[in-house]
Amino acid sequence: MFFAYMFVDVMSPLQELLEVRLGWSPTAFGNYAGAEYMLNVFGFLIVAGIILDKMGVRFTGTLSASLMVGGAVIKLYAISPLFVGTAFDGWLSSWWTAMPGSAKLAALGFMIFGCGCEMAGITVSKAIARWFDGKEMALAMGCEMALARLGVFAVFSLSPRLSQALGGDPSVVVPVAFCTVLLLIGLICFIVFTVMDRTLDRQTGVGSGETSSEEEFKLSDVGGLFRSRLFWIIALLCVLYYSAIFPFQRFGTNMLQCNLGISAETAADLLRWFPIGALMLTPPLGYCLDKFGRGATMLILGSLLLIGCHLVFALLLPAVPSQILALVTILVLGVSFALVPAALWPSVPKVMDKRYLGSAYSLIFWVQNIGLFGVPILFGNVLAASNAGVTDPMEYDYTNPMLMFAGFGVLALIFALWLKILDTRKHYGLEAPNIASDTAVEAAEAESAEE
Ligand SMILES: C[C@H](N)C(=O)N[C@@H](CCCCN)C(=O)O
Repeated sequence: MFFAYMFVDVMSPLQELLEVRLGWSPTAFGNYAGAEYMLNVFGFLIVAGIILDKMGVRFTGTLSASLMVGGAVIKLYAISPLFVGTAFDGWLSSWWTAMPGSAKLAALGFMIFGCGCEMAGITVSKAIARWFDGKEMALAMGCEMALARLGVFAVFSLSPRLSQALGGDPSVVVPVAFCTVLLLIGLICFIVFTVMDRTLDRQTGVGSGETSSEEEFKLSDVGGLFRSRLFWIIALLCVLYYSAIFPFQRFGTNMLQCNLGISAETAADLLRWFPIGALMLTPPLGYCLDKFGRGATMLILGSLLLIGCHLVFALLLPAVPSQILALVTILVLGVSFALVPAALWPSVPKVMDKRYLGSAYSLIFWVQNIGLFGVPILFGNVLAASNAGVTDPMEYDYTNPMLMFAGFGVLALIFALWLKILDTRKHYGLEAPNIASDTAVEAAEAESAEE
């Protein structure tokens, strides 16, 4: 996941270079960026969940890593001199001219990569839920997400430098090639893991439970999930929360520039503390969840912090353009970005049957991907409508789009409160620790002995 998250953002700091070298306008860049979620939204993620529940972690993990490498190679080819300027490029550029041929082909590669990346996300979640059942599950998921955040931080720092690594003219090819090689290394590592895991199964005679018969998955389970109120509460909380987070990461630099009148570099330097805060806090918060519980409360607190931060960006920062205020708000938003993911993902196995956990994760991701695909487009339109006639990209008024993010936070808060009320009434265990205490285990054992 570390390499995958690096690849996701490898071109984010190179937008200007792509415009100069390959003629990608901001619209072309936006279309390319949104392509990551497109095939997932049109159904791939649902299929991915079924494959995961039917075929198991080893097969799905290898398939997802292969898709990531395949998509990455297409994207690398699209921006390389092997493709740019060829007859194929000429033909691809000749229709829908707002998207140069290289942007179209790169978007196709990114779509395939996105299928692999999200498929890997649900595979990792299901694997951790299985391996750490009743143990430090939230800590394990927290560590995995922290690694992903480190990947974002690393690529934002490395990508601009790698683009200059060969001397001479800066190149977008070098950073993308570097991250493609990392993905290939990741695929090889996963294949080695599957071989070792299979060997261990054979030696111990214990199946990994990948597709054991007592846990057989049925297609009707997917329909059952769609009819589950709990599923929808979690999925809608997830899409609303993440729709105010990942698109913010994309637009945040320009929002800070406009409000503070600073350069893109200074704004990016402020914004990169956002994943760093989440990186440092997600594992300890996961550990606290494992030990002391309070998952639903963490979701409420995280949503409240999200609302507060976006209100500051919308209303206070334009009136008080202070870098310190911006930094403090970014750090608090980082706390929110640690609280909600640390509590949300480990909560899913508590309320969903293990048999269709892969499908549950994939359907939650699917609903979330619809938001991640649509919200940046909505955000861009709200920004444009609120700034009619403004041509200087340093002069945009971000009040309305940031209020929209705060609105998503309010809706997420409502779903978090609903979840807590349901948990209090129906005892799903969302507020309970993941690690059963010794006394609880002894009590359960005594109870079953009496039976
Ligand atoms: C974007 C992706 N679908 C997502 O939701 N990522 C989460 C982590 C999900 C848990 C993965 N094991 C994130 O917070 O980055």
